[in-house]
Amino acid sequence: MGEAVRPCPADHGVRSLNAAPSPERRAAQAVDALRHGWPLAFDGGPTLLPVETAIASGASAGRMLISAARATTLKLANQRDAAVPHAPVLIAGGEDFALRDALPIADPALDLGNPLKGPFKAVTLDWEAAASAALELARIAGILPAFLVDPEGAGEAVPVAVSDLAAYSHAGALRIVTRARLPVSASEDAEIVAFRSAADLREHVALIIGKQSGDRQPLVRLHSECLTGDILGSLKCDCGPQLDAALHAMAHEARDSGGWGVLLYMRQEGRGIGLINKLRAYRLQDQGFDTVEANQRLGLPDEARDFPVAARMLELLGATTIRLLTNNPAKVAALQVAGITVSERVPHQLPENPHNARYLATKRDRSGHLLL
Ligand SMILES: Nc1nc2c(ncn2[C@@H]2O[C@H](COP(=O)(O)OP(=O)(O)OP(=O)(O)O)[C@@H](O)[C@H]2O)c(=O)[nH]1
Ligand SMILES: [Zn+2]
Repeated sequence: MGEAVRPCPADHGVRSLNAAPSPERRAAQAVDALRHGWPLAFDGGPTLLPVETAIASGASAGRMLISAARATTLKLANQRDAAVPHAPVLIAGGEDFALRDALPIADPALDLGNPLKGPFKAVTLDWEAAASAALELARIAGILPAFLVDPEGAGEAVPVAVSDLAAYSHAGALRIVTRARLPVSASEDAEIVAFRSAADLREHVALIIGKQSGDRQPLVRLHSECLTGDILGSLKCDCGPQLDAALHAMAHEARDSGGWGVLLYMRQEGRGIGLINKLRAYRLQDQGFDTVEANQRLGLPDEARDFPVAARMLELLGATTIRLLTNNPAKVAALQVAGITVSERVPHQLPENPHNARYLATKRDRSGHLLL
């Protein structure tokens, strides 16, 4: 049954009182700081105050760090070709940016109500690694990727280094913490397995349906959290019906042919941009942008999920050769790169409705999904 349940090492990410904090601890504190609105002090670099959440309401700065996509939308002078929409760009204006004026610069979903901005210009960024790390930390924290740079009046900053980021997403740190029988409506013969890692506080789960067997390749569904679709029955996407159909397909195998299935429920809402940013993307979709454009316009990647974490979960469950329910070849490729053998891709297309037709067309036409 895979690796036995055992607790995380008690000292993970913690060092003796006199030693410097570990990278895991600093990365976790940096994400926490952004969510709380506290500034980050980059080792050998600037202090960055997150525009969306900052609590230092009187703060101001001469420069702002934003995404290339946002800089392009703001029609900035000197702006390089924005090949990577979520790449960092440093901007300056005629006068300092006060925090309240910075939010409409940061949030494209507010553009319709705030048409007049600028003029701004892009200025030389000679701390690109720290800038990229800051935007990535913003994505992980689920906030807008925008910062005041070396602000006045920002309060005490939380120290972080570019190299700390790798510790945060280290899939090897994931552990099974507990498991329990969980009869569900699709199958009474199911068990839930819960995972944790030291730095990333998101708790992923797997649902195993049927009897695990080394002789049979499991039917696996890698499902990413979608609060709107999974819980509220949103018609804008296909997540809810896909989740339901996956559980029933696994239950069917278990019941009729002695097979088994694994549903990975990954807490990577909005393909890794978080619930709030996904809802901002929905606002942009209501203004006419498609899924990919909406994410890019926010300065966020259109695919930001951490597939090595999913592979690690499968490895811990002892399911390293699988049949994968998906229409997305990139998912298959990402799992294979992370060490999972996908012996078969099992199509997982559900009927469309008028609200998700464009979303599904974008998946097919722009994201390479194999949909009919
Ligand atoms: N950013 C963003 N995320 C979305 C949107 N609609 C759905 N999602 C997220 O997309 C994820 C669903 O993806 P999945 O169904 O697991 O996978 P997929 O890559 O579409 O491929 P399949 O396996 O074929 O379904 C969930 O995390 C949803 O929250 C959207 O408009 N914008
Ligand atoms: Zn969804």
